[in-house]
Amino acid sequence: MNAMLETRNLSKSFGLKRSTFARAASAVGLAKDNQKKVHAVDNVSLSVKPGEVLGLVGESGCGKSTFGRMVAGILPPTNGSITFEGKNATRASVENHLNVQMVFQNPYASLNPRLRVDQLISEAAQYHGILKPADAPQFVASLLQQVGLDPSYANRYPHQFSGGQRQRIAIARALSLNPKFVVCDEAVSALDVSVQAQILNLFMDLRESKGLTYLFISHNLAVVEYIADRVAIMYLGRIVEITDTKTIFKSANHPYTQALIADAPRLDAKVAEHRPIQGELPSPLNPPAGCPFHPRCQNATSRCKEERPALKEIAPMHFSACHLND
Ligand SMILES: Nc1ncnc2c1ncn2[C@@H]1O[C@H](COP(=O)(O)OP(=O)(O)OP(=O)(O)O)[C@@H](O)[C@H]1O
Repeated sequence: MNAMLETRNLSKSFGLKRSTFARAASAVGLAKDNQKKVHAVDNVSLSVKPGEVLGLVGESGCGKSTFGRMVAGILPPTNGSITFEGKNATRASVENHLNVQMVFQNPYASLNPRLRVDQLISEAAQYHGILKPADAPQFVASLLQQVGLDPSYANRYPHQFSGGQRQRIAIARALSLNPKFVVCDEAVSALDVSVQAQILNLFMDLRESKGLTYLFISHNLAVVEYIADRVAIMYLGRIVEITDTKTIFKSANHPYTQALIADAPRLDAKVAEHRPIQGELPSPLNPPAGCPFHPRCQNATSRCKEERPALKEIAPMHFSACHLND
């Protein structure tokens, strides 16, 4: 099946201000004029099929949000391309904005506290001319119902709602532009566990009823195991493993994926099975040579220290970037 969304060698680097760079450079032992860029996302090529949920997982700072923002057209890429339904979507355009919407982690920060719920949900659609002011009350009531909220809440302000309810309002706002693709960036991470399950179920219901496709960014493996069809594992801006969710959790190939899974707390596991991941994420200002995971990998060889492994197909539709497979 043709991809709905495809990225080719998508990259984003951030230049640092001189003073910021000087502090960061001395912290990681770099000469001041050696390297002045953070390669937050580095040559990521992947595709998402219509109706699919692709999970994007990795430790904090590995580049997940930067990738999601580029896909949603909020952040321009430094290099590479984005294709949406076969059309070039690398540069932000109104069409791409309508097709791809984003739901953020913190519904306390993402909703303007001075606007009422009806204004929050209807302003973008009115701005884009897809909603007439006279139709707004009915439009808002319908969206509130679709996200499991009482239409009578339309006149209230964000502070009058719980975290889960606010995230439902943020989802209604994203749906107001009738997107085909939704980027969820840690969309349940700030919520209580019981509320997380309700919001995840709402995402799944909306996938069915509206035929939505998702990029689901999360550092929480349990969440991704529940919701995703396929999982991409990101490390220092690169995809190191990608395959279907069952295979990732049953037979992960990359040592980083294996370490993430061993590190993840599981309700059903014995305490002894929990093995915290060794070491810290290296600074993206000064990434290690060779395989970026080699300083934390117990099986690293001399080749891993020198040569960067490519993402290779190690079994049908199972890709991993690890020299140990050769
Ligand atoms: N605007 C920016 N300017 C400079 N550096 C940035 C900027 N945005 C992100 N970065 C850097 O890019 C790298 C990737 O950040 P990003 O937020 O994409 O990671 P993440 O995996 O989403 O982490 P988190 O879950 O903590 O947000 C980090 O080193 C971060 O400090």
